[in-house]
Amino acid sequence: MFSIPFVKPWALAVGVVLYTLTRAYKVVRGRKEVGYVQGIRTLFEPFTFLGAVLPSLWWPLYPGVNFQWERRKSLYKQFNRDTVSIVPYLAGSARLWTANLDVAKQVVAGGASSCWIKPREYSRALLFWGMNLAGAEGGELWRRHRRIMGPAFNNKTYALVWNETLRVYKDMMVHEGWESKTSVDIPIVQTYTFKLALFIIASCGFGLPFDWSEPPTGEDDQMTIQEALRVVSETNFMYTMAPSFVLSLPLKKVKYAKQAHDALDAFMRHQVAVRKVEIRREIAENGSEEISRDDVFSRLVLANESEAEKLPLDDQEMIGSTFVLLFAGHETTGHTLAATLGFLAVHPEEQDIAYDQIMDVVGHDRDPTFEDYSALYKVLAAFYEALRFIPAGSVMIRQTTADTVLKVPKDLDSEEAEDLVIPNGSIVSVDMVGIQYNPRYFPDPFAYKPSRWYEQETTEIPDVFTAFSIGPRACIGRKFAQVEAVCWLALLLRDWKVEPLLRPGETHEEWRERVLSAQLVMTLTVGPVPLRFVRRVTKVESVISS
Ligand code: HEM
Repeated sequence: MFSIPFVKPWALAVGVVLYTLTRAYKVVRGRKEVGYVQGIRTLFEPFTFLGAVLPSLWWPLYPGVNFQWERRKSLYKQFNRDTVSIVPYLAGSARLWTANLDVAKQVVAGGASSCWIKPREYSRALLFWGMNLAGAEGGELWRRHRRIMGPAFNNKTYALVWNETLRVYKDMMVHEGWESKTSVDIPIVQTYTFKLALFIIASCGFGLPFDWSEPPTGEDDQMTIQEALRVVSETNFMYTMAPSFVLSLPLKKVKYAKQAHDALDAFMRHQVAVRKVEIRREIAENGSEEISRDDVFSRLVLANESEAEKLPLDDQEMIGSTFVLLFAGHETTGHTLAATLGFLAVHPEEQDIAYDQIMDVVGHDRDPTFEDYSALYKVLAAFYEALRFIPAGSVMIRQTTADTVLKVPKDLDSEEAEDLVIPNGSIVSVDMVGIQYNPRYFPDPFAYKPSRWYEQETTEIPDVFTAFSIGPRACIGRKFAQVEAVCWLALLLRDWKVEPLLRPGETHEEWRERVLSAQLVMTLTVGPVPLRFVRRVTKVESVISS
């Protein structure tokens, strides 16, 4: 007969009955928490440990952790509304799931006094290293972190980002030996976009300007920080959600993950300790809060050491902030740059438009400067449109700390909103993929059209662009990422025509289907993008050769 060692059958029966009753109560309460809105009824909520490790079963039994991407064409149509619900039977919490911009604004754009907070339960991966700006629930805690980090993001920083991107691009050309090549095949373009993003955050974020041939390593020189970050972002979920015995299993993957965590931990602790000493010394020597370094991290340490800051961050919070800078400044930008090049490769007409603007604004005879940034708005638009297709920050989860009322449109076509009474503790997930594909805001949402963003030329922040979030809690690194992207794309597209690296017999359409798809790791990421760079012949060169 079936039995579990050391567990008495009656204890097992009591356990099963208790679990069933608890879950039944949760389902009843969950339906109330989502205002009885219709939606997915499933076994597991995707953002639980079980949900993440299980493969998707048939719909809707368990939609899988990647359902947001895979069901982007059908989810909201199925229920004829852009705010639906998820109620899980066996694991996880019920929630509203919205692709509506007005609902998103009510939930995420309220600032420090809002009753909507970031629930800690879902920020565990971010908070693992210590409290930080991105993981803070809200209220005073968030405001304090933002006050300390905010001043570090200024025009001086962005000019530094531009200049460093230029330096790293040139360094990359020399060290990769591409200067003399007419064509380069690149199996995974993320190898370069990730390295670029890491170098820019190392340099402008931490004041550590590395050479392309010399990637930064951890304290023991065992593993590069790039590799440590890659492994940490892939395994952070296991680290933060799995039962602790999993981490002591004698498995190669687990050991490697631990090595990466240790390397990153040592790197961050070292940075915090060294910089604090350095900045204290500079303040003492100068007798003022003027420091020589312009990088974000030094500015953060300075703000923290400032006489005016009554509530400075402690060491663990500094480590947490270091991780957030490294992670947020690296993974998101690296993936979006790879996706932008992928889309431009299969849309040569859009690539030509960007190239023509680069030629008009910069030409061939000089390097682009930070002053060119706004004039290169079509390059930025190509980046925005890739970000619309694959928004790296794909979901924003918020929980209400008070009974509240949400105004929610009744169906897909109507503007008319109904009042939804939501009890304290209810969760809303803002579906960034859903918003960015919602035909309410984007006609023809599955077409890659950078021209949607040309209004950017006159308005700095288009209302429907949510990829960096909206309101006072929007991404603090937005302009940092944009400046880096525009500079690097302008340099690259000026020198090279970007084409898809096709398999034998593959068409562009098949390549696009195969490559430009996404999956949720810690952020929503495009798969490996294989490209061919073909050197552009300048007009002057073509005249000379003819
Ligand atoms: C393409 C690049 C990027 C994208 C798509 C992106 C997206 C986002 C999104 C959607 C949020 C809001 C998350 C939420 O509220 O749940 C956010 C917040 C944040 N981002 Fe970014 N980000 C990018 C680049 C960067 C960079 C380069 C940095 C730093 C150098 C950065 C640092 C942060 C921080 C610290 C927060 C938390 C802000 C707060 O809670 O007040 N991000 N980002």
